[in-house]
Amino acid sequence: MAVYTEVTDEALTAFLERYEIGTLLAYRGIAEGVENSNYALKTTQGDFILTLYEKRVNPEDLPWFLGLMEHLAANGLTCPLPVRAKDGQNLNPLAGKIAAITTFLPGVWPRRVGIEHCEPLGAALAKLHLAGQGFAATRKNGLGPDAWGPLLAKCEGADSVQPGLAAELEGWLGQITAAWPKDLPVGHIHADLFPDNVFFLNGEISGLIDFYFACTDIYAYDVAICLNAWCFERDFSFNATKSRALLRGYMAHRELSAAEQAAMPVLAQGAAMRFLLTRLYDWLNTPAGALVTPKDPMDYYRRLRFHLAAKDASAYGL
Ligand SMILES: Nc1ncnc2c1ncn2[C@@H]1O[C@H](COP(=O)(O)OP(=O)(O)O)[C@@H](O)[C@H]1O
Ligand SMILES: N[C@@H](CCOP(=O)(O)O)C(=O)O
Repeated sequence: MAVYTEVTDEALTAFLERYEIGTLLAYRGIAEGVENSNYALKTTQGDFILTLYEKRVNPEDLPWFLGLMEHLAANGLTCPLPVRAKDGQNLNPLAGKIAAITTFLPGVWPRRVGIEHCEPLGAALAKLHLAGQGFAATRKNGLGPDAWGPLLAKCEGADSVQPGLAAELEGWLGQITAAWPKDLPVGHIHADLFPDNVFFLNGEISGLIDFYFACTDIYAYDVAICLNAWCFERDFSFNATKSRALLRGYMAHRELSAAEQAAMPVLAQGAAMRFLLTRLYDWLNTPAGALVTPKDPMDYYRRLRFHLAAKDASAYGL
């Protein structure tokens, strides 16, 4: 579960006095999620989400994340809207952490991704990219290609997961970073738009959440992240029908240029490498008995092997 920081009634009641969102009726920790502590709040004015930021979030980045969410919401994207306190601040201290309150979004994320989810997801991703244009501040991707080598170096004991894994990843990493595209269109990307960050209601997307890996990077890389997260089956086979639906949804709102399409295999390799490495690091460094069960890095090893074997963009239905 992801409640790393406990919040007492007294501390929360005092915290809420900073805001004009009514008085507290109930709150509960949310078990889902990996990175931060989340609580569902019910006040006399409705439902809200309280987030306390934990280890992987750099506090200096928080104003950028919340500013981007405000900008996206103002430009028609349904995402959590940070609530400002009476003094105008949207970040405030709570239980020794920095915390924010955002609006609650109705809907549920798809536990089993179907083809019917993929086209709306692609469309929502393109709308996010378009809505982000005009948000002037930028944020470098802290988990981009230049971070992968140092992260792999910190994955001590990788060979205990699979013999020879460290050397194999090092070889692929060199190959992927050498081929990484340099001139593709960039803008603000979500960078973690997995099914658990996309809510659906009555067959339609009701909101996108979790912007805490968002950054300024290659748009098509965000597409490649989604191909990884949405288009593989449980047996790790790639579902080209899902991929075509996702790309169709995306390109209905933002065309992918010939160069973006041609780069899709290497972008998908990089996306698989990024999630493989963060999962591997967590797998090797999460103490037994911790609150969160680390995700299996080898799920992304299998995806990576698929992308390494992809001859060209036709592997994705392009
Ligand atoms: N704005 C929101 N509206 C409704 N539920 C939310 C909202 N934000 C977070 N949640 C709930 O909290 C869970 C974890 O949120 P998430 O942002 O993915 O956490 P983490 O950053 O720790 O991975 C989600 O799966 C969802 O159940
Ligand atoms: N999507 C990442 C983990 C990050 O978790 P989230 O709950 O913040 O989406 C993965 O699957 O490795």
